[in-house]
Amino acid sequence: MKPYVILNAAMTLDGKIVTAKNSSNISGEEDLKRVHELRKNVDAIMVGIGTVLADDPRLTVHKVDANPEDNPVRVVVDSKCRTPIAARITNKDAKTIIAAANEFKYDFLVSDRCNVFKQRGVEFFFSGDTRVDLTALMDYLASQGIETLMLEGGATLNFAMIKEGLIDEIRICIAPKVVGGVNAKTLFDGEGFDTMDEGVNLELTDSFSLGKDLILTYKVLK
Ligand SMILES: NC(=O)c1ccc[n+]([C@@H]2O[C@H](COP(=O)([O-])OP(=O)(O)OC[C@H]3O[C@@H](n4cnc5c(N)ncnc54)[C@H](O)[C@@H]3O)[C@@H](O)[C@H]2O)c1
Ligand SMILES: Nc1nc(=O)c(N)c(NC[C@H](O)[C@H](O)[C@H](O)COP(=O)(O)O)[nH]1
Repeated sequence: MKPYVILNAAMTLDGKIVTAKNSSNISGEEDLKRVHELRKNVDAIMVGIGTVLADDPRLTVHKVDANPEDNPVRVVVDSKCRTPIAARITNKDAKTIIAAANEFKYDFLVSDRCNVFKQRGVEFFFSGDTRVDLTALMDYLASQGIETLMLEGGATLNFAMIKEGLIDEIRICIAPKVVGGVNAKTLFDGEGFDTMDEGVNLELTDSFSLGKDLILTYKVLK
């Protein structure tokens, strides 16, 4: 059992989702509104710990009209429980689940940091030995009533999710900009596939201009 997973991201024409110096204002205003409408319409939103550490995102609906109950459940894939106490995703604006790996479970559960998170109502899910088992996580989220999940990056988690066959749909904003840089993260990093034959095939289902940006929607072929 798993939620329907939509990967949403913004990239430059050269496929970069952030520069090597961590500059990432890519989407135009219209696209950010589209993203927040999507946030409003899903049950959960998930990011990797790399994104939390780089951006300190809120992962709430705050760029379009919304009520507090419109906020999706926030999920952080954080094997080693590195989420900082000050991270905005641990505030009370929405429910938050930190998904971590079993190796770090016992040290974390007795830590002061864990107590602070618990007082804020943050929940934990442990799976995998040293790295979160993403399939087990999807199964758990589905068991919690999460039917739709928006994956909002970053580069490492995106690749792990698509490699595991867990992404159903991809919505990409392509900004009319080029930044280059061998160290700038792309839409899918990770270890990559060795051959084109192993690559994941997609079917383009929609494309339209939005302000200066281009939006492409793909179905992931399984
Ligand atoms: N432009 C966009 O749409 C967009 C969206 C989100 C993030 N970003 C950018 O992406 C960057 C972060 O990307 P990133 O690749 O460094 O980090 P990430 O957010 O992809 O998090 C990766 C981390 O998740 C953890 N993890 C736990 N279990 C895992 C598993 N099974 N598979 C893979 N990872 C697992 C690991 O610690 C790993 O290092 C930030 O700079 C952020 O600004 C851009
Ligand atoms: N769609 C999109 N366009 C961008 O230009 C960009 N940089 C992101 N990046 C997504 C990433 O997850 C950010 O961390 C959150 O968008 C932070 O913002 P919030 O406080 O959660 O609204 N996403």
